[in-house]
Amino acid sequence: MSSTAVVFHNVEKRYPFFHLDRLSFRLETGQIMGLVGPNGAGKSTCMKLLTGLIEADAGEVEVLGHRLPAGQVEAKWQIGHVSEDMRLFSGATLGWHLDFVAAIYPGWDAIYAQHLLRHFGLRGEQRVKTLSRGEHMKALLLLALARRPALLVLDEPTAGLDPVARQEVIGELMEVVQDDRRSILFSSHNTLEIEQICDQVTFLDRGRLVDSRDKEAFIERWRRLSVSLDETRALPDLPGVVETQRSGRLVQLTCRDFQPELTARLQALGAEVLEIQRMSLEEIFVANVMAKRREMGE
Ligand SMILES: Nc1ncnc2c1ncn2[C@@H]1O[C@H](COP(=O)(O)OP(=O)(O)OP(=O)(O)O)[C@@H](O)[C@H]1O
Repeated sequence: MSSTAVVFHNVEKRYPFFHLDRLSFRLETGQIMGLVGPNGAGKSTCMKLLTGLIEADAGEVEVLGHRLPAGQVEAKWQIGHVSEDMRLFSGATLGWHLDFVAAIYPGWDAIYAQHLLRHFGLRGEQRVKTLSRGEHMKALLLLALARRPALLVLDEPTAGLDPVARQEVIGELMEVVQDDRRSILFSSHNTLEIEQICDQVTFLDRGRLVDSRDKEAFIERWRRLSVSLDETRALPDLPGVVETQRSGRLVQLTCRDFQPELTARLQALGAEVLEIQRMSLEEIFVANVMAKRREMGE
């Protein structure tokens, strides 16, 4: 088995108003990766590329050791893909869907399916067209999870779920990766959720990679410093600092690659360092995207 679940290498996809620009990242087996980006960043496009729904214009997409598109049939058997726009047969019951999917996929786990049915508060006898939006999403997740796929590709799986249901789903996903042969690629606009469950995080913006690394590495590298400095004194460009905001004597510095030496450097410039704070993943995401846009002159 490949030790890497997903490899994107210089992947490009063009639409009339969008360009996925030489995107490269890797998802290691046994890990949960959060894909985070503003609307239209290209998250769903990435997911469609690696589930074989669309083909790259250039670059390499490898999933579970299979190069796409040549190996997409083998890869697809081992991928569970869920996205909000997927539809079930509205007139059929959920139980009918369970039987239908069980008949196709040899890895179907009927005991686990029954557990999920109870856990998600769903009923096999209920017709799909009568499910609420959140119940529909839980049904899609159930059908994907009970196949026990090696790779789950979940496009905003918690959108539309209430906070309790969201925690139930997150709990199930964390269970999935207890088996270290399984991996999850997960997109969400909820960075708290990403912070809670993901091992790796990839930030996208306008079809470009902003950053991709271990969640802990993001949290370790980024800091926000509050500094007091005489208003007449200027600050030079400082290593790792991506944003400076001044308001009177108070200066706030956002730092991408914080090194303790920065404190001594600021003191030598006459500044008093008042506070050094860790940043939430949401703050890191916003600062990272804005810094990248500035670097690109946008
Ligand atoms: N089939 C298509 N034809 C033309 N443009 C497309 C097509 N599919 C996607 N796009 C464009 O590609 C861009 C990226 O879309 P994508 O759905 O990947 O974004 P996303 O990051 O998932 O966004 P959101 O968070 O809003 O769901 C968008 O600007 C979208 O309009």
